[in-house]
Amino acid sequence: MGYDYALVHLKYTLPPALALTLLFRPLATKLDVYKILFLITISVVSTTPWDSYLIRTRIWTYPPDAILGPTFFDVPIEEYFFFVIQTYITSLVYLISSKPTFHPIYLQVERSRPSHGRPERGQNWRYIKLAGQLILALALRYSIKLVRDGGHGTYMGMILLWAVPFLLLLWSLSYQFIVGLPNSNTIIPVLIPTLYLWFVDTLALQRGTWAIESGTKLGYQLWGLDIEEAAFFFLTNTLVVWGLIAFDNAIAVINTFFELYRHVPTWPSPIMLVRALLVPAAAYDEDQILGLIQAALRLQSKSRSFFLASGTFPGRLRIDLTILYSFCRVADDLVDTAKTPEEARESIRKLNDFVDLSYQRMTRPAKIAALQEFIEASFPFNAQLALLQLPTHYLPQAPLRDLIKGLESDIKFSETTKSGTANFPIATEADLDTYALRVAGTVAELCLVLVFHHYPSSSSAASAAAKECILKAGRTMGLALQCVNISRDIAVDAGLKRVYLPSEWLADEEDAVEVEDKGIDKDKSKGFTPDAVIRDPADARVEKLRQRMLAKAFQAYEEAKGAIEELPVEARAPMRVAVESYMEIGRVLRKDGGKKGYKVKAGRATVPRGRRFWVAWRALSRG
Ligand SMILES: CC(C)=CCC/C(C)=C/CC/C(C)=C/CC/C(C)=C/[C@@H]1[C@@H](COP(=O)(O)OP(=O)(O)O)[C@]1(C)CC/C=C(\C)CC/C=C(\C)CCC=C(C)C
Repeated sequence: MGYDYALVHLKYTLPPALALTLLFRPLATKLDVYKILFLITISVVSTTPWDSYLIRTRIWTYPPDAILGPTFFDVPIEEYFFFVIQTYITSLVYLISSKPTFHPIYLQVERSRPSHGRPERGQNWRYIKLAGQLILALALRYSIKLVRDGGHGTYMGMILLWAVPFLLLLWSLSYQFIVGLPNSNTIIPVLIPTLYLWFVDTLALQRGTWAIESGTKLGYQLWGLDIEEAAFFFLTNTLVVWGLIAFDNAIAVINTFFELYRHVPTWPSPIMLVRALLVPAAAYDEDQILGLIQAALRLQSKSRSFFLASGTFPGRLRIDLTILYSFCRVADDLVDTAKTPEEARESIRKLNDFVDLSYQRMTRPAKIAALQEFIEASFPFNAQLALLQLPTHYLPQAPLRDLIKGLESDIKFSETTKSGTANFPIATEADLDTYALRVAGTVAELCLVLVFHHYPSSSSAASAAAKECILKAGRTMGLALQCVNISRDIAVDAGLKRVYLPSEWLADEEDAVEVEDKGIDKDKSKGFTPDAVIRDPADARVEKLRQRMLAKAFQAYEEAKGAIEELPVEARAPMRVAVESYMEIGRVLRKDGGKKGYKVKAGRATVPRGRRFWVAWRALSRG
């Protein structure tokens, strides 16, 4: 009996496992835990007979004075622990690095011929799949030869003979994801643990904790490590990562195609996962994927805060929030980028017609057909899928109508009053509240309805009254975010001839300057109006009003934030991330008095990347 092997774990495998656990804990979902357990079970079950054979045939040995003693099927318990801990470490590296990935957009329809009007994606998949299969089949043939020939190639042959069939299976099922996912999801999670385990293995071999018989190895070395050992760790880590990729591929199919999978269980059975992988890529709903790609790109390019937060929402809720963002963005842009007020009004009319049609009583297939026809005839091509995908069958009508009313009020800025002067519709604080509740309170309500839809019974919010309280707090939080948005964009909005600071607040500043500077600065004491803000958004009084707007934002935030803790547990921490990431913009503007400490991009204050991650991390860890 000895402690050498146990000490390898204590010194080299447990510390990184522990560090990764601490890092991953706040990000982990129930599905992630399921994935890890699934992978560990497969790795223990598949490795045991193979390892046992290697030990019994003395290709691989352990000196009795290096291990604790107990064995199962001749495999020491420390070795079982290695199967578990290696799979665990590699899984965590993969899960952490793939957290931001939005998997549905990596599904690709495979067509045998080009389809009219569609981007030519995925034409070469058949050849890519076959090329991979061919390479792996050749590797398999070579491994059989090595084992048959015996002698020096035996251990390498045994490694390949064991690993390649699994790789072939995983490749055949998930080649789209293995090739298409970013390197951070594929190459990095294989390389990091492989390099580390090569280092650990070199130490263990040098110390004699385990040994490879010289007659059954090729004798080649890679940085002082037997080539078989290098191959073993590379292949086993590839197996773990490809296994997880296949899992994510299956989940992406299940989550993306609502028509095929009405209900998504928390823990899909292995049979369900395999069936999902067997859905032919030619049968994928192309518009569904294209709409999600557009929505994800919109989110990524237009909102750093919500993009970061979106990665923390699970499964279909993430998909629906991304779709909702895309709809809101498109609707806002249709109005904002219109060349004339008439064009903007026309967009508002069409958006209202879209809502009318979406809530008309008719069968779902008839409604989808009618909506498709109407949307194609009324909206620009790149806006169409954002409207078509909005899940109006489980979203309420009222907040959508109010949101459109809120967007409509922006048009008033480009109109003139009866006396021919510019129009500033936000005259009082009550006007500001109405506006903010319409453009942002409604968005909050829609987000929360999606949360309740996807997690109907897993919260203390099950009763209608409790839900109503949460919705009310949500609307208040929307108002808080909108006030931050206004404080951030004063100069940008002034450039568009818009002033969201209530005119009555401006008048308050005019009075204050009159009292302070009486007789000193005549020019300043004259009417501080929205026009003056447009002329000089850098006026010191604007900064004072920015702080007043931020004070209002934080008051609403304090009032509403407690309700987040009443949400279903799956949405609680992600919702904190969404809210905190946006409120952080308000914090930098507040703390620094609008001067330094934040980056300005396109005239807007943004929170530096590191700080955003830190905020998200804290928000996730709080629960
Ligand atoms: C995580 C995730 C994907 C969330 C999606 C959130 C979502 C659907 C946002 C829609 C944003 C949007 C384009 C709305 C159109 C109207 C508008 C412009 C509203 C302002 C957003 C500003 O976003 P951004 O800075 O990107 O836009 P501009 O560049 O200024 O054009 C708003 C500030 C509103 C955002 C409000 C919310 C997302 C509501 C937040 C509150 C909750 C989610 C509820 C919290 C829960 C409780 C219980 C308190």
